[in-house]
Amino acid sequence: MKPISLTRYLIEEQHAGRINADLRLLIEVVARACKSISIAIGKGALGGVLGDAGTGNIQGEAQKKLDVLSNDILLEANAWGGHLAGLASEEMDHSQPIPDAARRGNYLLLFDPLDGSSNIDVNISVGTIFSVLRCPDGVTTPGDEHFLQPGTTQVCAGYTTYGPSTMLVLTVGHGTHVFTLDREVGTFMMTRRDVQVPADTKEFAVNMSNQRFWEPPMQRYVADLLKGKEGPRGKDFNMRWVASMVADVHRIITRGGIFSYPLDEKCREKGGKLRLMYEANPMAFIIEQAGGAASTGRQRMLEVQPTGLHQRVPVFLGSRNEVAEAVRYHEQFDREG
Ligand SMILES: O=P(O)(O)OC[C@H]1O[C@](O)(COP(=O)(O)O)[C@@H](O)[C@@H]1O
Ligand SMILES: [Mg+2]
Ligand SMILES: [Mg+2]
Repeated sequence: MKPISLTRYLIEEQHAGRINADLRLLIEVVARACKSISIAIGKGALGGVLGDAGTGNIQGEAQKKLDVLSNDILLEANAWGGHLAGLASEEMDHSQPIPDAARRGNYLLLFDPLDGSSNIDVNISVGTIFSVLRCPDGVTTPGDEHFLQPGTTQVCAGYTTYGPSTMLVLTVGHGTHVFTLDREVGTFMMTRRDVQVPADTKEFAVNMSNQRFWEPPMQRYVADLLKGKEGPRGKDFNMRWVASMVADVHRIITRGGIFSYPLDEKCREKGGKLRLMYEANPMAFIIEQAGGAASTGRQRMLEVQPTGLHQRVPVFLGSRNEVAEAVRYHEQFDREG
């Protein structure tokens, strides 16, 4: 059967009453911007897009040229779309209301314009992550505080992975679906409907170089995974770490696994490494909609009440029984030490 396009899928969702025309058009605008980012990335060294921008963002991270370019592409595309009241990005200190009040819509968009920046210059997959919230009723000029809604209120979340092929993974709260960019035609085509993440797994993803900085429950959990068949888990585990969250999560969407970026001594003061609003929450929504689970280790990710636009959290997500195992180690530690 011929796959359907993203546009056709969104129209069907609108006809089924699951999204309105504004959200449909907003998603189309974001997808178009991601196509432009994909083209820029594809030019690589020939397009002069690799390397450092020579600037830093609010999080004290050095920006790559592609961090800045991807942010600009998403801003430019969305500022005039007419469906948003405001946007916020990893690369901007504060959120921005849409400049022209007459063109403001009812949604708020948050994004990590380029995820996995450290991988750009070595030609490894990177991505874009985004989350859509409703602008609270009666708010015409949203500020940072209006974005601070728990992940359960997201109306849409998605990510694009710029790898051997460019893929868009999307949820509007009715399953998680995968689209692949047909580069010649310039259209995202649905290549998997209603993805289901297997409940069990034998594969984990974590940056093992941080092992000695982890909290005791994480140390114990991973130590038991590494004991394999002879240990308490009774099976051998494999490990993968791309260091682009999108690529690691996409592997989990494809074949299951657990992804974790736990608390460690280096990031404890900040609350974690990954950002709640435009990394953890959209991924948690996508994974839950695919039958998986997402947690901070101590709380369902989507129920965390945000306190800051760039807030960081520990992350455990993927195959639901494995996430439950990781949470169990944290519960046991909090109870018994
Ligand atoms: O280099 P580390 O510590 O393994 O961290 C890798 C993690 O950092 C990130 O690159 C952070 O994202 P950004 O590139 O958007 O800052 C994640 O994609 C990835 O999972
Ligand atoms: Mg990121
Ligand atoms: Mg980024």
